[in-house]
Amino acid sequence: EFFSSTSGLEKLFKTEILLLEELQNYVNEINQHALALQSEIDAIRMEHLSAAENIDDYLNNPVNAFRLIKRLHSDWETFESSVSTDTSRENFIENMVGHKANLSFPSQDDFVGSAIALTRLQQTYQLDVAELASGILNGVKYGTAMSWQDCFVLGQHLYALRDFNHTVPWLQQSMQLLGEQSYGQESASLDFMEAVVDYHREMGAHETALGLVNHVLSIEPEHRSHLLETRQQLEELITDGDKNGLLHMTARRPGDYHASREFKMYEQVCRGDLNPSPAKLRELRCRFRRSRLGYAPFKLEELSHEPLVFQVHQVVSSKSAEFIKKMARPKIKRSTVYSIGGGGGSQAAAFRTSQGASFNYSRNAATKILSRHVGDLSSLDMNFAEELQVANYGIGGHYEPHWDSFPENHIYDEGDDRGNRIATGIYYLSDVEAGGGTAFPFLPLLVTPEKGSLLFWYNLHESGDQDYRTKHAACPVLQGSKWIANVWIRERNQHNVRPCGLQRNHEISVPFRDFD
Ligand SMILES: O=C(O)CCC(=O)C(=O)O
Ligand SMILES: [Fe+2]
Repeated sequence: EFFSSTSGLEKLFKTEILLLEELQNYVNEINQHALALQSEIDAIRMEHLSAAENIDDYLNNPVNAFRLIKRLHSDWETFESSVSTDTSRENFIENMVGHKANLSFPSQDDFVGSAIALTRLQQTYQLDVAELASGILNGVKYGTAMSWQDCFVLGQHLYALRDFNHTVPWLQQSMQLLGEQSYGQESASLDFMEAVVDYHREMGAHETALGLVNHVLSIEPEHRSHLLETRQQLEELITDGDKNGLLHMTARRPGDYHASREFKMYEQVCRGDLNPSPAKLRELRCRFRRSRLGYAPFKLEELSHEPLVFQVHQVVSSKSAEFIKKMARPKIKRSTVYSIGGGGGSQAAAFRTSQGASFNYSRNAATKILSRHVGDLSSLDMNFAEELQVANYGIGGHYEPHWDSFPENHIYDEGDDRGNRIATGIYYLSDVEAGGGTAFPFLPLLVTPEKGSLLFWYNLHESGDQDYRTKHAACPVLQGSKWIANVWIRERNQHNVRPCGLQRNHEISVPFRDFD
């Protein structure tokens, strides 16, 4: 699987470089062949040109007569055999078979995943389709522009996925771009647009269909007079407010998490539209925190007091961050989540698209130091922490809102007596150019990934109950590649640092358990 991480995409890029080389070889070979044949054609044409001045004179010359006969007798055979023995085509096809067996290619799942990732970005960051198609993200031009064909294939794909709400703007964009092409007014293009009108009629996107009909009619009014009837039908449907069609049948079902208030808040936090109140912000401080490891003091920035969330800056050097990524790169696989429902175990899920791998802290000096810094900064005992989990998110990669702590009815793996996840540490191993923040919808807090910093929070109340306010998420990455290393600290052995509360003090967070 390639779409869920940047390092996966790097493999695909290498594939494309090699394929391009192969195709270039083929084109060079056929060009050479064509050039050789062209010079033969040119020579005979020259001969004919001089012959045309006086055909009789030409043919009465014995040398010319011989040459004509010789050409037709043997030269044409040579040309034919040169065409029939040309192996460039077979070579290309054969080499492609080898490439398909040996190189990385995206699967259908990758194709679907990348299309869905695009619509997720569109939705979360409220991106304009026309801007997105022209390679602009939030006003900054990052990518190359999409062609009308790109937009069409994406629209077609979203149609197949029954995501009609996203299909319409992409087809619309495709038709708009096609109309701007030099061949956009040719008959074949207009035929194509007519076919797209039918798609829209089926979906019930009457306004868009009407726009297209009018466009086609404005170019070829006589040839396309059959569209006059279509136009009238569409106008009637629009005045009647007709709500038939696929678009209207797929209105979100009640109980759909993606339509909930909580999810909307999460999206708002991701794009920076929902922030902590000024009163809360006023209480927060940035302070120096002495390090017991003999380094200069760290800058500790408080992000929330209740529950406690802080970010410590410049904890790991760029060199160690690069080292950890290099170590993880060959090992990472699509991240899984504990499956609720049947079977137990872990599985890949659409709500978590990233790739990860786990490492024992004792593995090397770099992993050891990650553990020591979290232990030092939180004063928590790291002996019962879970393995370090390194993760990479590609474009559109995200992890929807969740708690890191396990619910009350959680069944721990056999022999796991380390208790619940009392706290989480996240090392950011990269900066992210746009998007990709860590969002706490209830605080409502957005943490910007900053390479080398450590984000830390407690998942549990002192009573050991889950603090439901700590629900958090990884916002989709809009531009860049996000790398993190997760640290999950368990309850066992923490009584000195965090004595348990006798009173259950979790009422304050209970309203956030079943937030709708
Ligand atoms: O990537 C992030 O910002 C958050 C990741 C996270 O919450 C997790 O892996 O549990
Ligand atoms: Fe998490």
